[in-house]
Amino acid sequence: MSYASRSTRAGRGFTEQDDGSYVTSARGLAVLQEPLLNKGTAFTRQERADLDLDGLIPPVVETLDEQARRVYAQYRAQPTDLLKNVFLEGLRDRNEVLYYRLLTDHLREMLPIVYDPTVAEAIKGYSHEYRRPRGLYLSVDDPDGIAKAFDDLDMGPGDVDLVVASDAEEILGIGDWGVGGGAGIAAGKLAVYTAAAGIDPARVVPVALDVGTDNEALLNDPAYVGNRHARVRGERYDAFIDAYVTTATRMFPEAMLHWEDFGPSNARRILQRYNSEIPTFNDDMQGTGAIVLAAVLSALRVSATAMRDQRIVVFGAGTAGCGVADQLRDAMVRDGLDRDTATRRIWAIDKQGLLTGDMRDLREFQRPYARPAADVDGWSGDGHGIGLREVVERIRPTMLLGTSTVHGAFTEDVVRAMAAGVDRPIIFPISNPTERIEARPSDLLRWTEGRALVATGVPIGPITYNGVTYAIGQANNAMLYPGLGLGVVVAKARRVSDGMLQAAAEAVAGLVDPSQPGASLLPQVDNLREVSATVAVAVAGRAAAEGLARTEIHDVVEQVRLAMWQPAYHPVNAIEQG
Ligand SMILES: NC(=O)c1ccc[n+]([C@@H]2O[C@H](COP(=O)([O-])OP(=O)(O)OC[C@H]3O[C@@H](n4cnc5c(N)ncnc54)[C@H](O)[C@@H]3O)[C@@H](O)[C@H]2O)c1
Ligand SMILES: O=C(O)C[C@H](O)C(=O)O
Ligand SMILES: [Mg+2]
Repeated sequence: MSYASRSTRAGRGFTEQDDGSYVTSARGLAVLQEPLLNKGTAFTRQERADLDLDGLIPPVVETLDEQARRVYAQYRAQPTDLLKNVFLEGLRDRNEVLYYRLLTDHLREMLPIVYDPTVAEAIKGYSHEYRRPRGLYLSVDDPDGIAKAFDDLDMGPGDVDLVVASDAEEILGIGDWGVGGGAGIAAGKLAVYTAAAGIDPARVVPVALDVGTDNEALLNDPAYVGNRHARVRGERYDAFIDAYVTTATRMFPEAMLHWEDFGPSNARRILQRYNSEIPTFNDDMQGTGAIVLAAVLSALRVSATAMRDQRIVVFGAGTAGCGVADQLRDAMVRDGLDRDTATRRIWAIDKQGLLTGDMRDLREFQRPYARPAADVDGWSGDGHGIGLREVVERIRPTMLLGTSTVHGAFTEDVVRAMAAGVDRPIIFPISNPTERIEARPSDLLRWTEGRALVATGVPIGPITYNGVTYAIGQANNAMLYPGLGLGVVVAKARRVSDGMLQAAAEAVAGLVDPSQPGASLLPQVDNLREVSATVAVAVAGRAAAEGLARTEIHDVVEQVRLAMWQPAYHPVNAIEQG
């Protein structure tokens, strides 16, 4: 028999045919051990005979629905969120279709388990819970091993759509978590790519870039599975990153390289080094900036104010904070302000207090947002710099964004002072995970008599205050990056442009009607697949319009729909090894 293959998945032991069926030369246990091929009790009688599975699985033939019911019950029986996470990762290792079927069916319930906030717990316990590897572990101590590791994936140049890498220096808001941070966050982000946007799980590679760790607890933990030395920095670090990028793009020229949870001294530098050359994306800067912009666009429809009239305080001027500031500045420029005026509408606060031009310890990317020292002449400070409270009282901001990881930083005093100066204060404490949030939404609503327009990074259930039920939008980049990635994949975009990010933000904002009292500023997580499809259509369309698509976009809606992988079993046919 001859087979026209649509996509090889050589690294996964099978090939997909034009009709959607799979062919494999694997037999017996090797079939059961490949999580994208394994259907467990759902293999048909014929498949069992052809693939030498008779006697290796119980006799009953079940449907995916029946299996999904059983694993859901098993999931529910897990006593803690961390054990639920461990259970789901185990399922993912055995049977990926069933895993994604379960995740897709229960996305609202399980997103907080496979992703934020429980992923933070899983990362902290990575070495202790370690069971089996996922993706690549590249070591700064063995740069020559990078090409070999990519080679050993046994995947061809057209087989990979997406590579997600992290060096784990700033995992969520929990800091440096070494190799487990990199592996854990890449796996978590990829679960969301597939569950939310139908990115094909056979066509992705998670990468932990192990450059060492400065986390003393890990270095002293006998169970730690990563390189046991301090973080490598400087030239050796840059050469390692460059070797990774060069190898990944040589092996998989169409794949998008996603960067996650790098530290502030590297995140922006790396993106700027490569983003004009290859399709690449920093989720913490760009994904966060775009989802916050989407929530802001929604909030402005409620407050009936213009983007160009906003006064914005960014509390925590790191990777995410300055990434958000950049997108909001650009939005003000689009709304008519010149770049300097727009930049001056943003007040950035970091550990030193309000950032001013005379500070000597500013990071390069903070510099544009530092106020001229003359602007703050006569402001008091309190020996620890000019604090949030004083900034709020003096400038009367319309927006307050939290990207600081400082739990409780938005105190009652600060929030009441802000609410005294503006009718609908826009307040987004988006630090993750939950124990890092700058204020609880219930407090924000109480302190502002329900006037605050709130979005958070972690999931928060509905809150009833004064007879109104408020749905809190989740301004987490997970609402946006999966669709963005799918759009890039569909268009085979040459790079990720500012216009594509803007299109993504506007597409998300266009999906909500925030006008009713208590309405969410962002779409609900239950609708994430639809959100991702809409974002992907906007992004692929924009890529084509900007001349960045490497494939013809003729019917973008249909192309996106067809590109979305579905968690369903495919017939598996046996072929002889050959
Ligand atoms: N919701 C989302 O989608 C999203 C996306 C990315 C990051 N985040 C969250 O944002 C937070 C920051 O992440 P990041 O990657 O930007 O980290 P980062 O380390 O680059 O930035 C944090 C910044 O906060 C500053 N900071 C610390 N203590 C402070 C204080 N007392 N006062 C003022 N500033 C202070 C730090 O100096 C640093 O510049 C994390 O909690 C992360 O989970 C959320
Ligand atoms: O991973 C998340 O939940 C969002 C974001 O990328 C973060 O680093 O906090
Ligand atoms: Mg992140």
